[in-house]
Amino acid sequence: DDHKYAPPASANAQDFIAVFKELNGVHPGLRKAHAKGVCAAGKFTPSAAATDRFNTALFDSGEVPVTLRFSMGGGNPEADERQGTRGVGIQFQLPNNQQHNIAGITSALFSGSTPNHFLGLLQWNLKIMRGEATREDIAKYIAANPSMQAAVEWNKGKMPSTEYTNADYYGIHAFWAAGEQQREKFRWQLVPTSGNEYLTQEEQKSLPTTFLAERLMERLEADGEVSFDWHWTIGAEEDPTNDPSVLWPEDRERVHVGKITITAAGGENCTPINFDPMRVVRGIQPSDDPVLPMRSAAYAISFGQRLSNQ
Ligand code: HEM
Repeated sequence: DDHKYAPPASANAQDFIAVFKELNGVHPGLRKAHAKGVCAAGKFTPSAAATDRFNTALFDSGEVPVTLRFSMGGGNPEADERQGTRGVGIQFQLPNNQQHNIAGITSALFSGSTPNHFLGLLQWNLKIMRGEATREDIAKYIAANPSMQAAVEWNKGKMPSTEYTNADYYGIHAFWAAGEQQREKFRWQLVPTSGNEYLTQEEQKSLPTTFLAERLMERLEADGEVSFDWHWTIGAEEDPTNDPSVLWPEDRERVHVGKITITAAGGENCTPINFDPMRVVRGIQPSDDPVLPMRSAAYAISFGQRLSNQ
């Protein structure tokens, strides 16, 4: 049984694309994960604290345009928005055609310390879909793999947000930023200026399965703009950079590095964008988190396929 509930011994980007397609069907031209979403546009304004402390092209140019895409986790283009994780990809359009990407979700933690853990979870879901396993197998799989439990605990009892712009988003992985003297490790979080708001159980029953894109348009129409504060949690010497399943201690320093303001939504501007989180500008470096290069490779395959209508 121990062996039965071990993560797969190997995991590569093709394995992920294959399992996404098996779980969700083949949808030519669409993203193989986060298939359902809405594009948006706005600006990023770095804070004085950010420009003073970090030496990076990300903060060197003052206010810059951003292209964003809000999405539903998973590869189902008809995903039910009354439940499930929301995601956001942001591309910072810096001078000289430089682009910096971030992509995060509404969970602070990844389901396991390696990509293999997550692939195993997807494969168990596939077996359930095919009638070859039950929910109980998933529970056993998680119980057999301690690094998967923190994400489950963190998400327990949390309701989904009422709007794409009413939720905290987390970058999950550690990155490095160049400082004046030395580099610093950080993990990022986007916090909506208007606060978090969650669906009630009543709303979860009464709402249609699609409402988030429409609510974003309505919000922009009513208020003109909607914004997030961008915070970086600075890691201490002993905080791991290679494990996205473990939170750093609560008391770590948090730097408000700027504000993201959204002013428009809709349209196809995000179609030609691959929000690969390893595409970073001078002064920012990906960490040794093993999930990051797996994401990069999987996004490249998905991007290539969807742009060639596969
Ligand atoms: C091994 C782990 C992962 C795999 C294999 C994976 C795979 C994918 C793929 C194939 C896409 C579609 C890319 C495209 O067609 O442009 C995607 C999109 C996305 N992923 Fe992941 N992902 C992983 C982990 C994560 C994590 C940890 C996060 C959050 C921190 C995340 C957030 C997102 C978001 C927000 C999008 C949508 C970006 C957009 O709107 O274009 N993913 N993922």
